[in-house]
Amino acid sequence: MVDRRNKPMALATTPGLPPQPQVNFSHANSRVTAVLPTGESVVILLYGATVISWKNRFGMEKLWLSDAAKLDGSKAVRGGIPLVFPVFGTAPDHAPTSKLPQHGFARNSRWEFLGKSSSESAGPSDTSVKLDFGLSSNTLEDGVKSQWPYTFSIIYSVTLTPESLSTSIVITNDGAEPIDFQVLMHTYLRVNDISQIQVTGLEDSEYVDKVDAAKTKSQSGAVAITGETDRVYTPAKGPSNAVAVAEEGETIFTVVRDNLKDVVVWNPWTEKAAGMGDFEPKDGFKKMICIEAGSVNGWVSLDPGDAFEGAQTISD
Ligand SMILES: O=P(O)(O)OC[C@H]1O[C@@H](O)[C@H](O)[C@@H](O)[C@@H]1O
Repeated sequence: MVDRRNKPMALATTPGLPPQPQVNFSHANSRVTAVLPTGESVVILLYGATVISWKNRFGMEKLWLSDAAKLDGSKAVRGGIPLVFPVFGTAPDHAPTSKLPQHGFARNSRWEFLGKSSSESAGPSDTSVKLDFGLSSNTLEDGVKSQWPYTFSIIYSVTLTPESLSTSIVITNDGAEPIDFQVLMHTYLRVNDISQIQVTGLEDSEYVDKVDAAKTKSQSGAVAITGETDRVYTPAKGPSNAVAVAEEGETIFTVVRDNLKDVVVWNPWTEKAAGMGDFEPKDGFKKMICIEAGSVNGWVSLDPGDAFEGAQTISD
C-alpha cells in the first residue's frame, strides 16, 4: 500500500498561544540538521555534503539509505543524495579526469558549512530553510588536488520547504584555464515496492543502456523496473520538465530539473546489490530507485571566471 500521509497540511495555530517555533537547527557531529516548524526535516553530512535524510512532517523517510552505509567519512555514502563531480563513473580516456576515482571526489570530500537562511512568506506554516555548503580548491585534500589541479569553488545549497527538497549547485572556475566537468545529484528515493513503480516524464528521450553494451535506445512509455537498470537518459525529455515516480498509480515523487539535461535511472537489482558490501539489506533494492539529475553525457566546459548553475526540486 502507498502511504498517503505524505501531503502537507496547514499548520494548526491557536489564537492566544505564543508564536510557532522557528526552524530547529543543529550543526554538530559533522552534520547539519534542520527541522521546520511544520515538522519536515533534513540531515546533511559534511562528508560529501551528502543529504542522508529527508522526512515529511509525520517522520516518514523519503530517501533510501543503506543500513550498511558508512557515515564516518571512510567511504562515499550508499544512499541519500551523494553528489557526483567532476566525473560520472570513470573517464580513463579523458585526460583531465582520468586519475579520479569513480564519480569523482565531491562525495568523498569534507565540505564546509557556510550558513543557513530561513524564510516565510505567509507565516510559520510555510517556513523554509536553505543550508549552504562550500568546497573549493583551497580546501581540497592534497592528494585530490594532485589528481585534479584546477582552481574552482562550489556552493551547494539544500533547501527544505514543507512541500519539497531542492538541491542546487553553483560551480565557478576561479582559475586561468577552462575546466571540463560532469555533475550529478545521485538521489536514492525510497519506495514501498519497486514492482509497483512507474517513472514517467522520459517518454521522448533516448537513453544509453549501461547494462546492454551502452547501446542507445528510445524510451517508449513509462519506465518500469524489472531487473538491473542503469540508464542515462540524454537529453532527458518528456511532456513536461518533470520526471514523476508513481507507485500503484499514485505519484509519490516529482523531480523538476533546472539546467541539468540528463537523468540517470538506476536500480542494482539482486546480483549487483549482493556484490556491494555497503548495500544492506540485500533485498533493499526493492525499496529504492535512483533518479539522478545531472549533466553527464559529454562535458560541461567552463571558461575562466564563468559559473555553472544547476538544480533539482523533489516534491512528494
Ligand atoms: O557504486 P557507486 O560508485 O556509488 O555507483 C553506483 C551507480 O551509480 C550510477 O549513477 C551509475 O550509473 C551506475 O553505473 C553505478 O553503479
